[in-house]
Amino acid sequence: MGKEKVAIIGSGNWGSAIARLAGQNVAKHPDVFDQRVPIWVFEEEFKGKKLTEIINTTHVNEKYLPGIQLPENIVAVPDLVEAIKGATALVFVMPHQFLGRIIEQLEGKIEKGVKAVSLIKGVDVKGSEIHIFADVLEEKLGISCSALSGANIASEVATDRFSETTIGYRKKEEGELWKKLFETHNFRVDLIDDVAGVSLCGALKNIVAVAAGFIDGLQYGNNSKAAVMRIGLIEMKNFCQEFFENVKMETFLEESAGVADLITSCLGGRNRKCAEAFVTQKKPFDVLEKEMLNGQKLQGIHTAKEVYTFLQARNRAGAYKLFDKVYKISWEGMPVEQLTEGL
Ligand SMILES: NC(=O)C1=CN([C@@H]2O[C@H](COP(=O)(O)OP(=O)(O)OC[C@H]3O[C@@H](n4cnc5c(N)ncnc54)[C@H](O)[C@@H]3O)[C@@H](O)[C@H]2O)C=CC1
Ligand SMILES: O=C(CO)COP(=O)(O)O
Repeated sequence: MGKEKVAIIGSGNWGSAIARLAGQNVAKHPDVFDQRVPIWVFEEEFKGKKLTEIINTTHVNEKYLPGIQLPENIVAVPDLVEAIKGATALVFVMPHQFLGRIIEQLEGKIEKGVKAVSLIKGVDVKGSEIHIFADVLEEKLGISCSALSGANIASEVATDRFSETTIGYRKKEEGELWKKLFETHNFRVDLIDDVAGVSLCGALKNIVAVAAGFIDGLQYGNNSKAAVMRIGLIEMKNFCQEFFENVKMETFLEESAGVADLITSCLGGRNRKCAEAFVTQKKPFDVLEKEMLNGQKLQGIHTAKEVYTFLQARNRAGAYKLFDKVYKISWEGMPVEQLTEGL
């Protein structure tokens, strides 16, 4: 069998941090992986230069992960189809709102037998239908897709601070391959046969992190924040059990993708940070995203809207009070003080 040719699709804050680990690990396993790892970069100008040129000359993604050196085998490519040419192992890692356009460009261009892993935290909602992105990628591109998610704030992983993550696989050997690509001494990977649970935990915790940020903005303190996290975890679990089959409870309670990611996101994530500012600065989220994140993207407010739309379509919004409140405060002008009423 030939070597695995990895391509990374997405080069934001997390995309760049994970590319660093992948670049290091392909060098550690030259028998398994081809040494060149293309990374597709949504081309833009940064400080008067093309971002791909900056990455390929300085080996730093100066816009999305400044100060972190990427291995030289990570090669920035602005053309998506060019970036995935000949690849056998695709890593999807971009804000979920952009995946639809990317899939459209890739349809019909991926060869049989290619495998993928989705690091995207979000869900795909069309009216009363909901899908995880690993399933969307499998169906639209005809590839087998695993999911990686965990308590993984990118800047901490990028500086090699001890972290864990979870890979949900369908085929064990594919889980093992992704583990080889990502695991390091300080980035521990656990494998579980639960692609849906891993994906859904990553998506839904972002809604809870927005609620945690509201609590911080209101200065309600730690008991309130812990309560929101607990209620959020229960809604996450109930949602998965109501709308998806065979999600494993151990993913929620024992895996990094579950309760650990919920905690780190409610303490230190971007959704939390912007939600706090939403309360204290009284500005809309799109303004705060631009002012505070330098091009990085919020996921939680969009997931709240998508989940709300889905629950409305199924006549179930009232059953998920925290998710419902996050949507209404973020998008419909509900006063944030009403967050905890009726929970
Ligand atoms: N940043 C983090 O700490 C972590 C993020 N994640 C998840 O990973 C996924 C990717 O997040 P990040 O890499 O942090 O992205 P990011 O939040 O840094 O977003 C910026 C990226 O979006 C791209 N972009 C902007 N406009 C675009 C467009 N019109 N079309 C396509 N791409 C466009 C930019 O080129 C850049 O690569 C998300 O689902 C996120 O929830 C998961 C774990 C940690
Ligand atoms: O998913 C994350 C940590 O695991 C990052 O969360 P934020 O997008 O809120 O920063």
